[in-house]
Amino acid sequence: TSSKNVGDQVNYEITGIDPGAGLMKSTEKAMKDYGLNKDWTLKEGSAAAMTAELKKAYEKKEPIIVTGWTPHWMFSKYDLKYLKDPKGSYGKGESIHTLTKKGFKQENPGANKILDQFYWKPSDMEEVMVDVQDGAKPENAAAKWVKSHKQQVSKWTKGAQKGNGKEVSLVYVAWESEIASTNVAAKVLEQQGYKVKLQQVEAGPMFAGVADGSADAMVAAWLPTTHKDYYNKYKGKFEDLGPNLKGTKLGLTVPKYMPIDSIEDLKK
Ligand SMILES: C[SH](C)CC(=O)O
Repeated sequence: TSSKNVGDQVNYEITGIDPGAGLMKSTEKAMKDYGLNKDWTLKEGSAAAMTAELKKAYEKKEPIIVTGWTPHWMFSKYDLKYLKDPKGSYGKGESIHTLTKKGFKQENPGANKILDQFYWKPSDMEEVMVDVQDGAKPENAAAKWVKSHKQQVSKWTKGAQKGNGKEVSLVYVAWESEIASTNVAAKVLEQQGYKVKLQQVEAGPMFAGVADGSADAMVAAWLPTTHKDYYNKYKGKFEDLGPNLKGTKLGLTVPKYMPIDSIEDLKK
């Protein structure tokens, strides 16, 4: 690495994702907390564009700082590290919750039960994410995972009435983690006879859709910190079925070949 400081090496840019993501709000908070917001800029884009830039830099062993999260295939594909966050700007470990529209339990008890019982580990989700990253269509990667985890899936469908073609609409944002979880939930619902409609939207419309009932459910609420603004905005207008995954993490992420370890190291 050159003698220039890390800011100069990356043009004082952090490569982010879609502007509506909670991770972007947490990163803006971190940039203020660590006094970076004068010199540094947080580049908006998409989750896919961020991982494409990470790939390009990583293959050339060039410096890059991205907004990262766990579970994500990038940590198994590349040798990456989170920058330490001594001020706790990104909050503690979180869970991903399943939210449904009001009245879903009465309207569609079987699908509600399956979504309520849907629960898996970060390593389960990463299995699906890696397959999708390696080129599998999300619905096929989901089908493969469901097929090879019959035991676990039977716990999700236990006691749930069949769908008999009843419709279920799920909304999600194109984050690699939510593409995986939403497609697995959809596959299990379909196998139980439900007709599932998937809608990919931005983060704001995802919460708005469940809150106004135009969508039945989402499996993508990162709580208590990352989506707290959305959660509080629509409080009372959705049902929170609790975590479908525990042990997530978010923060500034860099290749291990970079000689920095903390967000503090970004200060000039
Ligand atoms: C990008 S994380 C999957 C979720 C979020 O930051 O809103």
